[in-house]
Amino acid sequence: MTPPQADTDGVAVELRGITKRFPGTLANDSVDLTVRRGEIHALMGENGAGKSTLMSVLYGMERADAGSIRIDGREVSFASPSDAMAAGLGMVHQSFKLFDSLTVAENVVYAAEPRRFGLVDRAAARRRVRELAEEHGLAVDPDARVGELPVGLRQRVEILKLLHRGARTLILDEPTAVLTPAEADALFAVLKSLASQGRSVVLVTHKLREVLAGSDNVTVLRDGRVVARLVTAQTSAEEIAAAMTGRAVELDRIHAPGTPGDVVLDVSGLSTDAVHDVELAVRAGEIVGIAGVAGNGQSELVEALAGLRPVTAGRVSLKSQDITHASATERRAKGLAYVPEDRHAVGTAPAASVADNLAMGHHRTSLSSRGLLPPAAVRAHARRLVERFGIKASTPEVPASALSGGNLQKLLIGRELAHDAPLLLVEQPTRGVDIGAIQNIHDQLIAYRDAGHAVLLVSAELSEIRGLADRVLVMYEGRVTASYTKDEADERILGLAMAGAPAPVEAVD
Ligand SMILES: Nc1ncnc2c1ncn2[C@@H]1O[C@H](COP(=O)(O)OP(=O)(O)OP(=O)(O)O)[C@@H](O)[C@H]1O
Repeated sequence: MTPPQADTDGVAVELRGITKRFPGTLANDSVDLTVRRGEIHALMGENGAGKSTLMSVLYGMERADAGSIRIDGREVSFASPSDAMAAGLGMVHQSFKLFDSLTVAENVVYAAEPRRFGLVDRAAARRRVRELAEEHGLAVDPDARVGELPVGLRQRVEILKLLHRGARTLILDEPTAVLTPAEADALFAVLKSLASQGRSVVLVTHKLREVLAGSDNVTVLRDGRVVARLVTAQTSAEEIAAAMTGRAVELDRIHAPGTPGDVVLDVSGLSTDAVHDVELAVRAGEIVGIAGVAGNGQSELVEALAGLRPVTAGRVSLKSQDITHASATERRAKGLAYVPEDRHAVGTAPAASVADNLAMGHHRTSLSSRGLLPPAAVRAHARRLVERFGIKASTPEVPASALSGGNLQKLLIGRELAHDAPLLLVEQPTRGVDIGAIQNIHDQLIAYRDAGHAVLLVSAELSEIRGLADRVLVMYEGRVTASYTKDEADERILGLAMAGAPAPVEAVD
């Protein structure tokens, strides 16, 4: 609605000397960040480097201990996100803040509705969505219910909502974490068009390829401090990675194949409400990857295998024991570990300490003594895992809610691998995790496989599937529609199968 404002120096956002301290952590240490009008500015850094904190300060969700913020040349002080919005900022969070039961148009105009005679003018709301959608290449049906839209379209609704409120600077927190490659490309086309109209974008992301293809400048944080300011066209993935980690990082490593042994997980004719007639087997010493566009039944399949979703037909066995109707707890006891997609709602207890979260599910393992967990054993276990997985926490006693997103993910993976279960089900193991930690998690999964465990991996990252999996299955509309060996599974073949048109390669089981 509000056209981008013109001022003399072209600076949209200027942060100077931002310092923010949490108990035991200096999250931002005198950070300067300048974002110019018409620029896509990537903010990068390892997990816990202080990116989210800096964005929370900018967006009025946290108050800085020191420093100043200028928007369009004017010094501001935000007490809440509504102040930030009024100044022309808009943020798309990782978990969308939309009403599933309302339509696209209702969501877009929510709390800023066009009115006619005091009533919400629905026709005007629809028109507004169509205009904005057309102007910015954000096609979406104004009458669709948001709850029924795929993730990529929901994200468009979030962006439309911000544009409706006149946002001139958009902050996007890991916007492509949940998108397919095609959806991510479409998002970047939109961001580029917004920038070309003079809007600014701050992009918080871990994905080097995206940053190189889609941003103009990069600011890298490490341990709360700015360690590099780079012009994208003059830098490389290696230079950014080295700035983030302080060391050279080997990118996109392809691991040696495993040596499959006996079948550990055997699934035949499995159906649930969203999964149809799935046949698959995972052997000891093997990683089987499941590729697919989000929403094609992968999560539901894993939930059914973990005992969290009713099975309507078929049979599941774990080390030759029938577990088709076993509870989630019984499955764990029989040797199944599980890293769910949703680390917040399902995977961890936010109010409990890091140490207690790491001990969860260990009541029957070597950690326990007569069903109890002695505090000293819990602490020692936590220290081992914090070290092994590089979990950044000021002490293992802090609540899990104080961890940055990527560190919470490391906690979850570390806890599940420590069970040493014969079968690991793992979904999106490196979502939101920085490149150094991705390498560590991948190495740990390979070591787990090489120790003779079976791993079923679901990932939206094709490079991850291709790097880790010994065999790749593709799911489409709730069915396993293709199966490839590691050598067959190139990006093109997988991409075609994920779109519902498996390429004619001999299926190998
Ligand atoms: N509410 C809080 N209480 C205590 N410590 C916190 C709080 N929020 C963040 N921290 C700490 O501040 C540091 C910076 O965290 P922040 O979330 O900004 O990192 P990040 O760069 O966004 O990480 P990620 O990539 O994992 O999202 C971390 O060490 C984190 O544990």
